[in-house]
Amino acid sequence: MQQRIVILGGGPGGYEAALVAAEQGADVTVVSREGLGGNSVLWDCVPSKAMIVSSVAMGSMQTASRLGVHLEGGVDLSGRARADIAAVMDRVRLLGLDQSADIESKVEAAGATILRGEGRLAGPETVEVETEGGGVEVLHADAILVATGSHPRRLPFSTPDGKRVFTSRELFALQEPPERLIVVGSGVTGAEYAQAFAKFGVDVHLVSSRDMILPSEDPDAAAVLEGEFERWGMTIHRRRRAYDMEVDEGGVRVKIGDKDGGQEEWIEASHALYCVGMIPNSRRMGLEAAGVLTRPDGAIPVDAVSRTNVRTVYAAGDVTGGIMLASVAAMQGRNAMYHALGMAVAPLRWDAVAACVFTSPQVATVGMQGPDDDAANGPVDTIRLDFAGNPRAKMEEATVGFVKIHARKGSGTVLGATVVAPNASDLITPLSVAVHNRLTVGQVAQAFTIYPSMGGSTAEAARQLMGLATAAAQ
Ligand SMILES: Cc1cc2nc3c(=O)[nH]c(=O)nc-3n(C[C@H](O)[C@H](O)[C@H](O)COP(=O)(O)OP(=O)(O)OC[C@H]3O[C@@H](n4cnc5c(N)ncnc54)[C@H](O)[C@@H]3O)c2cc1C
Ligand SMILES: NC(=O)c1ccc[n+]([C@@H]2O[C@H](COP(=O)([O-])OP(=O)(O)OC[C@H]3O[C@@H](n4cnc5c(N)ncnc54)[C@H](O)[C@@H]3O)[C@@H](O)[C@H]2O)c1
Repeated sequence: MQQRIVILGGGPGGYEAALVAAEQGADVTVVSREGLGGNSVLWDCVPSKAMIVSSVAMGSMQTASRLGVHLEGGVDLSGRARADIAAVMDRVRLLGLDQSADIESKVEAAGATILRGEGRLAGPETVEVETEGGGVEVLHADAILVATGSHPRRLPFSTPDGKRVFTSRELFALQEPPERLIVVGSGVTGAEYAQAFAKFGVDVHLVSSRDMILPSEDPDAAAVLEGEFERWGMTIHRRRRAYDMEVDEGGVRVKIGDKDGGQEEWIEASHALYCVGMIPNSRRMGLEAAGVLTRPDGAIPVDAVSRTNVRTVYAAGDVTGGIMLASVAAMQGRNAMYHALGMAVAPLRWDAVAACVFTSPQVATVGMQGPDDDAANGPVDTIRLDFAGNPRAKMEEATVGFVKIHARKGSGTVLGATVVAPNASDLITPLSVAVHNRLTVGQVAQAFTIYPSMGGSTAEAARQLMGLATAAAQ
């Protein structure tokens, strides 16, 4: 009998699941309150990365003269480049809509139905949808996937108005570059946006609650980025939290202090952007009535094949409160469908997740991030090779980064890596393949790389780790 699948949410967790289930012949309905692609495509990943592309172009104009490129008559481009923020935001919005339309066509072509509206569970096998047209539809399912994503956390005083005060959701309403921007929060969102605006020429003040920005990343990588941020003129307020805010016609004032509220001061700017985390979308969705457990932070706990505590209900993506990445959401969504449809499924490998912070340089990581990351791995050898000696990096003026590899002592199995480079999101791929397939540093070292390339340093770092293993064995 054809299995009936109802998916709540059309982000990567939802639409990737829909593709898999429809391709397997299930009767699939995706309930989505906005275009497919969800927050990922319309508000988060796609727009932020598209905006960063524009900021990198602006940055290249500032440094072009060092590469011997200038305007006719020898006029230096730096200082003459201007960002048309309205045009940037327009491009960003259109790219998101275009990508969303592509996904909708793909999902429909696979045979799934898209129902625009707000869904909620009316039981473990029933979903009620308030449709866009104002009616209510009741859908019966053999399996339900909850993939409703997350929304930006607000501080009690930080209500965004889309004019002077923003979270990542209102930001694209900007029509003029801020004169001065306070970015609160130095996690991935804060770091990416702070640097993008600094490159657009905005005077950025980054409020960072810890000793270093990007507390979840490799500290060496965070140190490189802090250097770059300050080189672009950004002010980092370290070990400071935002405690209050005042807004008027003239601008914003944010009260910052240390973690105990001491060393209080007000900093002023024209605009403020809050990047203080994301909260799973699980409220008012009938989860309790359907018997689905949630944690106090709203996340729905799931196992490695995306099962909740209720047999017919699966969950995927940000709503599960795991590592909030589009790729993880997609993998969880696909796993849920493989399991629900009785197919073979490999449990999600949390030890092999790859991620990238899209700053300049980018910081890409895979697997373990340091010897203390996972004691179960036993002793670990780590090597860091700076790009300073790499010929390609010199040509590209990209020498501040590095490649770092962690491998199990003795066997040389690659357990994790960090790459800091302009194209780290691509350079990490061979190391991600190595971690996923448990390859050794010897296998990575012996593969051909291109000369001259940044990737050459990956093989070189692996060779140096092989050397460590050989020395230990003698
Ligand atoms: C600024 C920013 C940049 C990011 N950049 C990256 C990046 O570069 N790479 C990366 O991997 N990750 C990135 N992320 C994280 C990534 O966006 C999320 O991990 C990803 O979107 C999660 O996908 P999802 O399918 O769980 O949900 P979402 O993409 O959040 O989609 C969920 C959808 O469900 C809808 N929905 C919610 N409730 C209901 C309901 N009751 N009925 C119907 N529909 C509903 C929502 O409106 C939304 O459309 C970024 C996050 C932010 C905030
Ligand atoms: N490139 C990417 O893949 C990408 C980009 C952006 C976001 N994301 C994902 O989205 C999720 C959310 O990212 P995020 O950066 O919004 O959240 P986060 O939770 O990673 O970081 C938020 C930061 O804000 C700080 N903070 C909280 N309250 C504060 C206050 N009052 N004053 C100052 N600082 C305060 C926290 O200490 C924390 O460091 C993450 O899981 C991230 O992986 C991914």
